[in-house]
Amino acid sequence: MTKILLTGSNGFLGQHIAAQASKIPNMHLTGWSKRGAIHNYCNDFKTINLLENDITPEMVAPFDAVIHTAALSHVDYCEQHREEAFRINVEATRQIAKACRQTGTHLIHLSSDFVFPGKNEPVAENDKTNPVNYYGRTKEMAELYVQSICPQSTIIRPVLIFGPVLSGTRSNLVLWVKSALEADKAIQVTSDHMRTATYVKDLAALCLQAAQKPQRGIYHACGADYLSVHEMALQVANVFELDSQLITPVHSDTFANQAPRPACSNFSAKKTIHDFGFQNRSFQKALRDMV
Ligand SMILES: NC(=O)C1=CN([C@@H]2O[C@H](COP(=O)(O)OP(=O)(O)OC[C@H]3O[C@@H](n4cnc5c(N)ncnc54)[C@H](OP(=O)(O)O)[C@@H]3O)[C@@H](O)[C@H]2O)C=CC1
Ligand SMILES: Cc1cn([C@H]2C[C@H](O)[C@@H](COP(=O)(O)OP(=O)(O)O[C@H]3O[C@@H](C)C(=O)[C@@H](O)[C@H]3O)O2)c(=O)[nH]c1=O
Repeated sequence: MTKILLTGSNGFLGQHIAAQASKIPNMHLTGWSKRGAIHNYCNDFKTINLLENDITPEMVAPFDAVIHTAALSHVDYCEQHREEAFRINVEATRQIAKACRQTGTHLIHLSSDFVFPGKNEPVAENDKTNPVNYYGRTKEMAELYVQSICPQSTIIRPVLIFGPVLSGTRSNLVLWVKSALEADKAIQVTSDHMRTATYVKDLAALCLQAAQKPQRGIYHACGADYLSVHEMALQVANVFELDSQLITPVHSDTFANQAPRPACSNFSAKKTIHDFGFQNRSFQKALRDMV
């Protein structure tokens, strides 16, 4: 029996990890989240507020692996609420890493492409980080704690995650574009942000793979295609047979008063495919899976 603790089990990624885990024999998944459970995929569930509750080794000891997805993931909110973002994204991660080291529990920590400043050339796992916003800084600080406190850990960096969600949770680019076009609403979409966006189901499978087959180090978990956000929106219109005329390409400067974003995240999943058999389908195949 593999016993897994999943933080952020209500979240966008967490709900997919829990749904997939519920179909794997001999796996027992305990979910932690801030709100009460919003689904029944976990075998056990506990409400934990990382702003208020410290994580101790006793809390982590029963588990073979911790998949730590919980985070303050709203980039603009983090920019304005730095203390809260630090407490959840950095301090709680430091406590979890310390607890995992003391108990010998394998830690799978979710980081982000936003640790990088963003360049058009392909980015490797060991390239120098240098975030452009506070959310990215918290993810960078958390990575540094995880690596120094618990060096056997797996750090996974996804890019702009997309896919289906349960109601009441974080939306994402594909759902946002789809619902706007379905409502005949015109939208402005940036053509200067380039991303290798990650399909949530592929990422969830990777996290569970990493929990069953521990590998130390940093892993990039991206999709197979490097596209502008505008190109992605056009593909959404195409696959869901919606009106692409409603989509206007704009420069990201159009969205004022927001935290800066890296212009480009050009990741390669080569190492992750090699070490974990990560299956990252193309953007179009992922969209077809959502139809
Ligand atoms: N979404 C994306 O595009 C990307 C995400 N990532 C990273 O991947 C991970 C998962 O992201 P995603 O699933 O999208 O994020 P979500 O925002 O959907 O989920 C975050 C989870 O963290 C929990 N959480 C937030 N604050 C607290 C708190 N104070 N105490 C306890 N739990 C808390 C939430 O709990 P509840 O729902 O119960 O309130 C929720 O379950 C994160 O680490 C994120 O930084 C990386 C790259 C891209
Ligand atoms: C709101 C809006 C966004 N966009 C673009 C900006 C951006 O490139 C893209 C997604 O914007 P969002 O604000 O949803 O997401 P954003 O905060 O940019 O996404 C990030 O989330 C965090 C958690 C991460 O770790 C990153 O990997 C990253 O994916 O859509 C538009 O083009 N038009 C719009 O009206």
